[in-house]
Amino acid sequence: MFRIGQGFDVHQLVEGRPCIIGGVRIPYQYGLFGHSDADVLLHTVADACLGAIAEGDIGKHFPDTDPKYKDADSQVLLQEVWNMVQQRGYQLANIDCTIIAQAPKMAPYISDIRSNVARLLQSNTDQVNVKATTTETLGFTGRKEGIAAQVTVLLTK
Ligand SMILES: Nc1ccn([C@@H]2O[C@H](COP(=O)(O)O)[C@@H](O)[C@H]2O)c(=O)n1
Ligand SMILES: C[C@@]1(CO)OP(=O)(O)OP(=O)(O)OC[C@H]1O
Repeated sequence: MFRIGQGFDVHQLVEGRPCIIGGVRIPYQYGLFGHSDADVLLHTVADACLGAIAEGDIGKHFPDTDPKYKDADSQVLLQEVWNMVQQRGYQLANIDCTIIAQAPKMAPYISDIRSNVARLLQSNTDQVNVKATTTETLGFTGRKEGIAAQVTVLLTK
């Protein structure tokens, strides 16, 4: 039996915040703004997984009004989501992730992010793809006002 899920998330780029994407800290003069650590990629992975098991979204499970999640490590949030997936008897078939960012250049960090996503989903790296694209300077990502991510996940049992 297969279940498919998709996720999409956006976080604003601001001064004075770390830029954490896929659990990897990226050196950059701007960072991602949010209630948690604002890891746009891990939020999107979590949303895709929750979608696949028909469990809503991360805002439902980890409300941004709860002080418990202030500056929360999104790796921990994703691990909780992955526990829910496993409790339902599913494992990862594969996951495909796209980071939409004019900057920073993601290429040097893609391998570390891929390994980390595989680790968090207790899977192998050959089940995980991570890629990046600019929007050719167009729109809010093109103006470097924020970073978006898009994820499709396939679960199997
Ligand atoms: N933030 C980014 C965006 C893109 N890349 C890499 O550059 C390639 C070309 O980007 P286009 O938007 O022109 O398609 C892309 O395929 C990525 O490999 C990147 O490293 N960081
Ligand atoms: C992750 C949570 C946790 O409070 O906060 P944010 O970092 O603001 O992220 P967002 O994707 O806007 O919403 C989900 C929230 O639940």
